[in-house]
Amino acid sequence: MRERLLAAEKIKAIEWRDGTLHLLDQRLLPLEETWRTYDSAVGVAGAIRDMVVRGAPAIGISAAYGVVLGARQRLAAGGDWRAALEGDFRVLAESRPTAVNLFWALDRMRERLARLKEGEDVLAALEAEAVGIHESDREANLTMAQLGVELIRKHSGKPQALLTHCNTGALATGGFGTALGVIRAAHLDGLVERVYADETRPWLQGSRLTAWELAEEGVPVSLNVDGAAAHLMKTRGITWVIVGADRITAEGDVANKIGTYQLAVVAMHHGVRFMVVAPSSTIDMSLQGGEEIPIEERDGRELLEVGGKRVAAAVEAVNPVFDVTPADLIDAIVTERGVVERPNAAKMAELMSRKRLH
Ligand SMILES: CSC[C@@H](O)[C@@H](O)C(=O)COP(=O)(O)O
Repeated sequence: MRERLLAAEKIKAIEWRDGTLHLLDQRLLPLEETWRTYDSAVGVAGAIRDMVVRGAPAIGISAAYGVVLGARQRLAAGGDWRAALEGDFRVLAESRPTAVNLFWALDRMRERLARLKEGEDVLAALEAEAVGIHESDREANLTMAQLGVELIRKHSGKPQALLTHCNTGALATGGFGTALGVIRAAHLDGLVERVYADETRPWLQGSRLTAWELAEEGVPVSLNVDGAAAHLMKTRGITWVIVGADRITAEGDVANKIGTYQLAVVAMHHGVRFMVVAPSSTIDMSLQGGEEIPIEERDGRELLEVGGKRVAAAVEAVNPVFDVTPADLIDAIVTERGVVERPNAAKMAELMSRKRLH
């Protein structure tokens, strides 16, 4: 399966080439494929904040490369480069609040700095760490795809209707995708009859990105408005909702794109299974419950305007862009360390004590 998955890896959104970070501008997809180049940490932080790059793992990987770029700039400037680099860490950490992969990647880069030996090449060490973060995310995607497919097959070996939300594919990660990685692998294994992709208001990650990724690969996909999900579960024989995550707590509560929580409630009502797919870099064992997760609120204009033109009534808009699905609505959390069914604190702790499976 691994080889088939690797052969199917076509779309990329992050490239580290010649000491520079290249990001596919996801705001313009699928109509335009424009790559942007970054040579500073501040530039990368801006790209994360402005959604040039988005998706929890992709944000973490980009931030790691941002640290390398920051270090190069600060070393070249001379003086107290470590103090100046701390400023870069801060700017990167402030770019977006919810996806813990960002802070996980920054912590790893900081730890690598702390482990530098006398006379060691700082830039080479940081670059190797960032490339390692990128590579291990790619590997994690492959492992999760295989575990997720096994889980689907455990319940039924027939082609099935699946529903997903937001974008969790190659664009959101360093490789094959998290939830979308499972869906793509299930398609290769003949387990997908059709994928229903929620459009994912207001940024339309579902209609612009997920539908595009699946169509590029010949996976049968239908786009639906977010509000159609309950109706589709009732009428289209959907067996699984498969989503990603931006932060998972020690008790197994899951923050993901706004609308995920209501999907989980509706899925339980209809007897539809609910799978969360995320690398262990998304698990934040320092937080117990979902109420502790910082939820990003974005500008209300994202709801009030369409294409920069005001369409809504003259009211205030509330725009939380993530929500928290409680653990007791989740059938399984799939990570590269293994699968946790019906998550709770004890099972999450046991999972995190395991090694990665690859
Ligand atoms: C694979 S990341 C988790 C996703 O399900 C989703 O919440 C996501 O892509 C993050 O949202 P975004 O606001 O696009 O960065």
